[in-house]
Amino acid sequence: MELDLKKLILFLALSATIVTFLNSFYSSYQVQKQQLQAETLKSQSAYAAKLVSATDRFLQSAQQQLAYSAKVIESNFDNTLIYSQEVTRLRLQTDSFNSTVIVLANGMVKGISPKSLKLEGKKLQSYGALQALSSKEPMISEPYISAANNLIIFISHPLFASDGRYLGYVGGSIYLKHASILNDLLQVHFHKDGSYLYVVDKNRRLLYHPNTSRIGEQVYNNEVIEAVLSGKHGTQQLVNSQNEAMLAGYAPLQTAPWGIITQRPLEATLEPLDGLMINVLHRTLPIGLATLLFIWLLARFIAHPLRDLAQTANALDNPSAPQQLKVIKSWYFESSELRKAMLKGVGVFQNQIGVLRQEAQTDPLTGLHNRRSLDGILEHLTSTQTSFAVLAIDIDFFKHVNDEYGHDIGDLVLQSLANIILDVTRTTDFVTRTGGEEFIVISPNATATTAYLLAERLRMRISETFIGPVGYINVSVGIAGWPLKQSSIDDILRLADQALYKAKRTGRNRSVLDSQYQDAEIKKPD
Ligand SMILES: Nc1nc2c(ncn2[C@@H]2O[C@H](COP(=O)(O)OP(=O)(O)OP(=O)(O)O)[C@@H](O)[C@H]2O)c(=O)[nH]1
Repeated sequence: MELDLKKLILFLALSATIVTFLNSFYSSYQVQKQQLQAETLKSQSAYAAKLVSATDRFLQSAQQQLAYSAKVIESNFDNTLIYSQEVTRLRLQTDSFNSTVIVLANGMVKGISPKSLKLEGKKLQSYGALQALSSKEPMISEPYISAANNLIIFISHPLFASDGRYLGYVGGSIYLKHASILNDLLQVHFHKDGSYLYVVDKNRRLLYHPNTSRIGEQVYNNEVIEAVLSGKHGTQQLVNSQNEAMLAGYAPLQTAPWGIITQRPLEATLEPLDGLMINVLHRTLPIGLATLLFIWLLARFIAHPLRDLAQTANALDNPSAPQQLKVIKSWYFESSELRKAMLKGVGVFQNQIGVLRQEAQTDPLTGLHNRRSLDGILEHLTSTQTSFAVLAIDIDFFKHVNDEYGHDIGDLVLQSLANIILDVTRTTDFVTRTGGEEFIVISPNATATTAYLLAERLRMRISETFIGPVGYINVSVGIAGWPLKQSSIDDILRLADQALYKAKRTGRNRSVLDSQYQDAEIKKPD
């Protein structure tokens, strides 16, 4: 397949359009992706902050409830009935704790709810209980396994007598692996798309995780956990323990050395991207197709004048070439300049052809038609069935002229003779010099009479004309006519030659009509 301008323009425009389209499609994909990621990170961070604030509020309220209870117990410390009442009220009314307990300074349980735990009157040896006894301060324990074999955190408030004596503490436990207010608080935010949150304490131990079997597990080498435990809040993209890319937000608690991390899988975040990109495609495709159509039309429009110019350039010798060039719609600068240049060129070219054609058909010495031209004329006349007479004219004793005056003067005589013949004949007659000192005149539509009269008129004028320095010259003329029994061109020329030969033989300086070329009016001279 040969490339043409239209295809080239199409190819160029098409590749530019496709590259631009792919580029904008890719950029739009990247921008959307970044935006989705940034938005998710922002919302994860906001989630973490919100949960931190809710959990802080819960822990503060649990501590306040214990502080209030502590006051009630302190002021009624001698009334043993109050212990049982207060632990039950604390557990059932506040809903903050899974179990509540009052422990004396010697570690003995004085009241517990629910009673089913059966720890009344026993000494608590668990980590949280011992910590509460030794610190004598309001505290939130680290997670530990309780006496009833539950993973718990323990929140406690000390009891003091009015004289400042330490009496023990009141405390509540929150179960980490079972249903608890803390679980309820955090579970609300668990999403079906794979988003989840978890809570760690300062020992990197999981206090909350949607996968309850992991609660209590210590997690090391996790950048987000390290960041949140160092008191920072923020966002991060990371790969979790399941090798899943995650977008995380994190924030530390105020009330306890804990941190909350919320995270969403990157895959779930980018899920809407496919839909978005299909949307972009739907929106850009019609404009893209319209652009292509426009380019195709424009390519045709640009290529059209050049194609027409190229076609015309293939046949510049055609006489209609200038006309064809003029009607080509060269609507832009380059094509119009090209057309102008071609018009100029075709003029010069056709002139040149004309000159060459004329030269090829002209006798250089006299400017008359030559033998080649004679053949063309005779072909034209015979093909159009136009009758004509042939006058073969030959100078008498021309050799003497040449011998006596030289060849150049001889040439001058030939030129003068050509002028005389042109002067005597009509414009419709064809005057040719076929070679040497012989001339042939073709007279279309001539009868034998008119041809003979023309020959005589020519002969007379020539013999009367003084041609310096030679003086006077004579000619002999042989005349033949066509159509003559459908003779061929060669036959007619031969008959004219024979008539000329006869004129020479019979004394020269005369016109002789071919014996077969006669018409009614002519009286053949003797
Ligand atoms: N100057 C000149 N002479 C030419 C040219 N062509 C032919 N001739 C001469 O014309 C002469 C023709 O001579 P011939 O054919 O013998 O005839 P003629 O002397 O004219 O005698 P007849 O025709 O028998 O009357 C020769 O001398 C040629 O050299 C030409 O182009 N220029």
